[in-house]
Amino acid sequence: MPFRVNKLGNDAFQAYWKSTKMKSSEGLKNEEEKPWRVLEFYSGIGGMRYSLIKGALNATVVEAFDINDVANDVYEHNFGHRPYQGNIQTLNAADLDGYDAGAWLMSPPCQPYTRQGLQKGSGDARAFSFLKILELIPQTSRPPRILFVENVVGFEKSDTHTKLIEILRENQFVTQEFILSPLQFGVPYSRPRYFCLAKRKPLSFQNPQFNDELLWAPSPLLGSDDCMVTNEGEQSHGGCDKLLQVCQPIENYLELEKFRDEDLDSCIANVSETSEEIEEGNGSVNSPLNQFFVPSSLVERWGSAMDIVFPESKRCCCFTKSYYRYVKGTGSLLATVPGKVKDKISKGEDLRLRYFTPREVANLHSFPDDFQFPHHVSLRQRYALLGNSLSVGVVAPLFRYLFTNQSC
Ligand SMILES: C[S@@+](CC[C@H](N)C(=O)[O-])C[C@H]1O[C@@H](n2cnc3c(N)ncnc32)[C@H](O)[C@@H]1O
Repeated sequence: MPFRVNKLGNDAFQAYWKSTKMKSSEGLKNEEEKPWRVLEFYSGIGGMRYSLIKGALNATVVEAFDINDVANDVYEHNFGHRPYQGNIQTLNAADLDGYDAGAWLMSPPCQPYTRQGLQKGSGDARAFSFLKILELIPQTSRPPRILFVENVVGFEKSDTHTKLIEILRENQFVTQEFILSPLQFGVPYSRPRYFCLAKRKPLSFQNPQFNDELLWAPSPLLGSDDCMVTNEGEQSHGGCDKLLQVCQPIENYLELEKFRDEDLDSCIANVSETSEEIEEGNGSVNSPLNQFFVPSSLVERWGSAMDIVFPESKRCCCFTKSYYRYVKGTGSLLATVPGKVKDKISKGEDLRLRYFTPREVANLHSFPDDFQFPHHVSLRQRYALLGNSLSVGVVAPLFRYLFTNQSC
């Protein structure tokens, strides 16, 4: 079956940009000035760097840092630069001064703050490196002037957050915080995340009235009453419906050929047969597609707990790093029969459920079409790395807001 990489994810993003009041020239104003020198901590597969590119910012990543060698392989494969491979906790103020970087971007581990975890916050060893970097800020002779932090929802209630804000205040930063999801930017993907934007005085935000606030809508980024500017959480006020209207359907983000062009009757007639074939073939090397189908034993056992979406759907759930290892609560599964037939289907297995491919998850994260994994990275590793990454479609506009009208 042919593979088709769909470019509409990007088109949706372009449409979003056109609809904003921010002209692209504003973001590029400093082009003749020196580029921002950026440090990308916890670089993973480079979501932050892709967001700088997508935001067309005049910025250079002078160093990236990550402890995971497979993530670093992927980063190197795409950017031609291997991140510093080691524990961020071992960095000292002199190391950081050596980079002379004006902007620090950070997406530290989220496990200390997730609902599924123990929520130990700063007491969790995985928070130590982030706390250490924050504590280094006053010790550097050239502290950053711009700082950006991404994490899971829940971080904003943690003791690490309290510490972050305390250190930023003590070091003359002003902050604006957001909880935003790709759904608010026209992408049919629910992945709400916490973001802290910080600027050291005398730098300031375009909309200072939002200083010290936690915002759930991207309006300040756009300065607008744009119809896409809606809080994902406003479901009771019809906000969610409004969002879904402006979202592209999931099919625009799919790479595998769909079944929608087939004759519907033959499609129904074939589903049971196909399910059995899939069950037999799942995981085998006979067809590269088989590995993406969900075995019927799993559908039988977990079907009621699965988040099932159709190509026509305008929303899917957050893909976590455990997607493909577990089916419950790790991300949506795609029914490959057309939505129109679904009412005629009584058995879950007849929906011919499949996993989204890594490329499709990357599309929903608004990664560029030329993003690739090196061949040696396994399927599970690909999902894990993507699950840990971020939505470029959300972070790029945040960067534009953060960096715009600021000379480095
Ligand atoms: C939430 S992910 C960030 C992913 C990244 N933003 C991306 O786009 O892929 C956290 C990353 O931090 C790395 N990491 C965690 N603790 C670290 C430490 N102490 N030192 C260096 N890297 C660390 C992990 O390997 C992981 O890639």
